Amino acid sequence: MPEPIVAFRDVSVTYPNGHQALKSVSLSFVPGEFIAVVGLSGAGKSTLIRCINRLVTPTSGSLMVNGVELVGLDDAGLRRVRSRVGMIFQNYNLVRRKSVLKNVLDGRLAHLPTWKTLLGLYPKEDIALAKASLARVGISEKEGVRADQLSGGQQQRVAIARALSQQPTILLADEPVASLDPPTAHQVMRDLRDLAREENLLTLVNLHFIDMAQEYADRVIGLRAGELVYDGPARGMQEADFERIYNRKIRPDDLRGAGE
Ligand SMILES: Nc1ncnc2c1ncn2[C@@H]1O[C@H](COP(=O)(O)OP(=O)(O)OP(=O)(O)O)[C@@H](O)[C@H]1O
Repeated sequence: MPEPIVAFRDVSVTYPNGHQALKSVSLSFVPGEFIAVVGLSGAGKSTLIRCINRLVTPTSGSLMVNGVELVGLDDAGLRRVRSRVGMIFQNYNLVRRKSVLKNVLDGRLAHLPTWKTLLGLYPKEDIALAKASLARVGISEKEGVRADQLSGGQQQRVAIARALSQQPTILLADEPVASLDPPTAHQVMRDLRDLAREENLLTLVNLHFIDMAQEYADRVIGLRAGELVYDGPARGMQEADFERIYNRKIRPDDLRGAGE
C-alpha cells in the first residue's frame, strides 16, 4: 500500500458560532484514489474537503497533507501546500471577463512572483502547460474565448484545466456537477475519474447524488452530522449503508439518474 498523501487523525472542526461540523474524524487517502464524499446537506462534506487546503482550519487533531502537518502551519508553509492542491467549485469560479487561456494561467499564480503575473508576463513553459491542460480536458479550441461565453459544462472543464495547470497532487471538487444537466454532469465525472487514474491524482468529490458516487468513485466516505459513518468501496454499498448515512430510506431526489 502506498504512503498516505492525506491523513486526518481525530480531526474536529468547531465554527466560531459553536457549531461542531466535524467530530473526531480519522481517515487517510493514497495517491490516485477517487473518493466521493456523501451525506445530507450540513453533514460536513465541504468542511472535510476544505480542511485539506486549509480553507477551514481544524480546531483539534492532526492533518498531514503531502507530508506536511497543516495544523499550526505558518503562511509560507501553507502557500507551498496549497500550490499543489487544486480545487474546483459548483459555480466554476472563473473570471468571467477573462479569456479561457488567462483563466487557466491563473492556476500558475502560486508558482510565480506577483509582479510577473500582474504584468501578464507568463514564462513560455507556463503558457505551454496551460495549453496542455486545456487539451487534456478537450477544450483547446476555446482558449481565446471569454469565459462567460461558455456553457456550464465547458466552464467546469476550464476550471479543471486551471486546477491541472497547478500540477497538483490532490484535486478537491466541491459539488462540481450540482449546476449541470445530467449528461454534462456524467461527462464531467468521467473526466475527473480518468484524470485521477491517469495522473495518479488523489481526487475528493463532494456529491449530493449517491448513484453518481457509486458509479464513479473507488471509495465512498459517508458523513452524518459531522461523524464518519461509512468508509468503504463504492460498489459494495448496501441499503443499510445508505440508511446509516442519510438516517432514512433512500429517496428519488438522492439520485441524479442516468445521463443518456
Ligand atoms: N463558516 C461557518 N460558520 C458557522 N457554521 C458553518 C460554517 N460553515 C459551515 N457551517 C455549518 O457546518 C455544518 C457543515 O457544513 P458543510 O458546508 O460542511 O456541510 P455540507 O455537508 O457540505 O452541506 P451542503 O451539502 O449543504 O453543502 C452545517 O451545519 C453548516 O451550517
